[in-house]
Amino acid sequence: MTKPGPLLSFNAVTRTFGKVQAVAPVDLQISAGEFVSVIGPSGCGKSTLLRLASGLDRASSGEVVRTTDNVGYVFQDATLMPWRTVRRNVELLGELSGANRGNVKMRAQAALESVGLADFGDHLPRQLSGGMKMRASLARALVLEPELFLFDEPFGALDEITRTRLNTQLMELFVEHRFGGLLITHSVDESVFLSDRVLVMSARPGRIVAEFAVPFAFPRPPELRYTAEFAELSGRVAKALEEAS
Ligand SMILES: Nc1ncnc2c1ncn2[C@@H]1O[C@H](COP(=O)(O)OP(=O)(O)OP(=O)(O)O)[C@@H](O)[C@H]1O
Repeated sequence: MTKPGPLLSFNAVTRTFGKVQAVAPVDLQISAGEFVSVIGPSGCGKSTLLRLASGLDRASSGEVVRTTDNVGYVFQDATLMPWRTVRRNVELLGELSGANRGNVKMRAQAALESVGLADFGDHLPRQLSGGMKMRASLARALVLEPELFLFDEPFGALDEITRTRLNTQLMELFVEHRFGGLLITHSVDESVFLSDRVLVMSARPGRIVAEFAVPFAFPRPPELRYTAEFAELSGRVAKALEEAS
């Protein structure tokens, strides 16, 4: 059950590794059903921020508060088990959660359909393209119906066309499931297309130096990318990113 208040809050959070300060004090909040992207130069502490959000890492000072334990995590690498079929991979987290087997099977089937992989359930991961593997990884996380979804550069290794298509698919999943989302990305285009808000981080130690509200209503058509309004906002984000680097 979600308690009232933001799904995720960072209150003056820092993270230091030995002498290296990775994250300077960061404040951020994500509400239920809100999608937020963090964009910043390489090595500025973005992945550290996500690990802190997930509970895999602890803040050196300040506090991270999550009001849900139902968190989905998608990494840049799809991390599928090569010997399990796509369906069995998608069922994995549901199985581990101890949920009823019939229920997990049903949810896995629904998740496969949501990401357009219903016909590939019996394939092995090696038979899938990079984009399809990433869709399988998304489906695996969807089985737990997360309230908060953390994405660490999930499309960074994909070609531009596949990436754009998966952005549309992720946006549709967001509209369907309305989870809270925190996306780490290097792509201005992706951050603006997917988010309610885009946060720009500075070079290390990472701080949030700019914030942009994205006014476009969901669901967003792929052609939104070709509009003057989209280009104008993307230009402002890109400029902030350049100044932050
Ligand atoms: N476990 C760790 N031990 C020591 N240093 C670390 C550790 N994790 C991260 N760092 C350092 O903290 C800084 C931020 O790393 P992080 O991976 O969060 O950056 P990033 O913004 O995600 O980078 P990129 O965009 O290149 O993926 C880096 O200088 C990194 O070397």
